[in-house]
Amino acid sequence: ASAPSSSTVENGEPSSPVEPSDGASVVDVNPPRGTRDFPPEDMRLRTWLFDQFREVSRVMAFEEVDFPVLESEALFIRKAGEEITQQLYNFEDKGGRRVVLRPEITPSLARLVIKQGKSVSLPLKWFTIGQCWRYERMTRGRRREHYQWNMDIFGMPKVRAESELLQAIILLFERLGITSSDVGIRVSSRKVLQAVLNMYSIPEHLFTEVCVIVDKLGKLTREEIEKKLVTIGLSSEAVLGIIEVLSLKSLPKLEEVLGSDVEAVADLKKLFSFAEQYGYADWICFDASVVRGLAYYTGIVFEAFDRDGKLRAICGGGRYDRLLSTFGSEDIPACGFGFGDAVIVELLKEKGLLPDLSRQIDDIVFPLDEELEGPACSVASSLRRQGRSVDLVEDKRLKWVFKHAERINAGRLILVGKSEWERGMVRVKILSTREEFEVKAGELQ
Ligand SMILES: CC(=O)Nc1cnc2ccccc2c1
Repeated sequence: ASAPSSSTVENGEPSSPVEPSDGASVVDVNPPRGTRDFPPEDMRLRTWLFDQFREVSRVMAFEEVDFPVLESEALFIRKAGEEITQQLYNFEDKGGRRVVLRPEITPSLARLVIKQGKSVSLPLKWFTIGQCWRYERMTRGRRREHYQWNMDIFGMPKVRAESELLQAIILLFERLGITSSDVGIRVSSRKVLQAVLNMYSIPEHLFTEVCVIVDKLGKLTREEIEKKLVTIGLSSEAVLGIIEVLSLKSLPKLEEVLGSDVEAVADLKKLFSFAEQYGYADWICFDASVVRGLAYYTGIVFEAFDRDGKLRAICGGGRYDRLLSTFGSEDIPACGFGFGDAVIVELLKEKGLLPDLSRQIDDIVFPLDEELEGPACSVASSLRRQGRSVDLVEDKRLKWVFKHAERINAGRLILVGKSEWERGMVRVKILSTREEFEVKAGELQ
């Protein structure tokens, strides 16, 4: 047998290929490290989840868009030290171009908005569900890909866009049977941090880096955060001031500290009043520690969390009013969120909310002997053309067919037998009631 290939070792799950008699070894049947296959049962769950994403996007009047998973690396080169840009799945293609498997979708959205330029009327509301990639070193057994539902609004300034996106997230949770006692959404604004940095006259250019560092609150210890902040040049009193304000969870308290004319306070008060009107106020709470880890957020930011505190953030997003100018274009105010396919499934499992998604087939058509295979094809074809899902089964014993019918939850078993066919009839068995009767083949529906 050939020595295990590097990919087998790379996989981290040394798969011993099956040894056929001639000694050749079969290809490693596992997918590349950190990636998943979707066999039928898993694919049914994924399709069900994505259908919920689509249904919410429809009622929110968003239009679907799509992009290549492959993008120019330049779209994601940012200097703020984000994890996502330090784990780019990047490479040089055969034309010598620097490309990536995209780690997120927002930059592609921005690229298309710029490309569409004047031909799009604002505000525009776009959504997509797409696979995103990251390349982590061997050390962590974490996934290298996941699917994300993205909803973004361009050209809607102020908190109206944020309040629309929050409704979308909450509609999704409600569709899945999740309640506001299972999940909450922490809401804050990066303008809170901006106000604090101003109070300590910290230069603007440090803003993004500070955000990326303080986003690690809860993941890194307080000392590590303080050390990183001091390293980029913040005074220890500024560091203490930042950490103190970021621990606030009451909007009135924030107003006391920052004053009422600070934009952050005005935005948040408006957002919470809209929330009352939408009827989802009990889902959201102010929490100044929310900054999110992406460099380009400029205003309101939010993330959904399980109130038991067992899981990572379920989804997150925020306002990014200055992203387009980083690509050399006119800025358009924008706001969006990403909703991954992994944590939500863990939450549904926790809450016993995974739906029963077994196969459902309308009819099995089965010729009772070989010479009736032709007629069975015509019966199956006429049912399929009426839109019924039909499994045409042949070369099997009747006993197997009954087991199969149970396995795939078939509604009916249509038996094509010689004597019936000669009278232009077929035998129909309703599998739930065991009822059995003959039907004219031409009138079967
Ligand atoms: C829980 C999970 O699968 N997270 C995940 C997996 N793959 C990614 C790939 C790119 C960016 C973020 C990612 C996040």
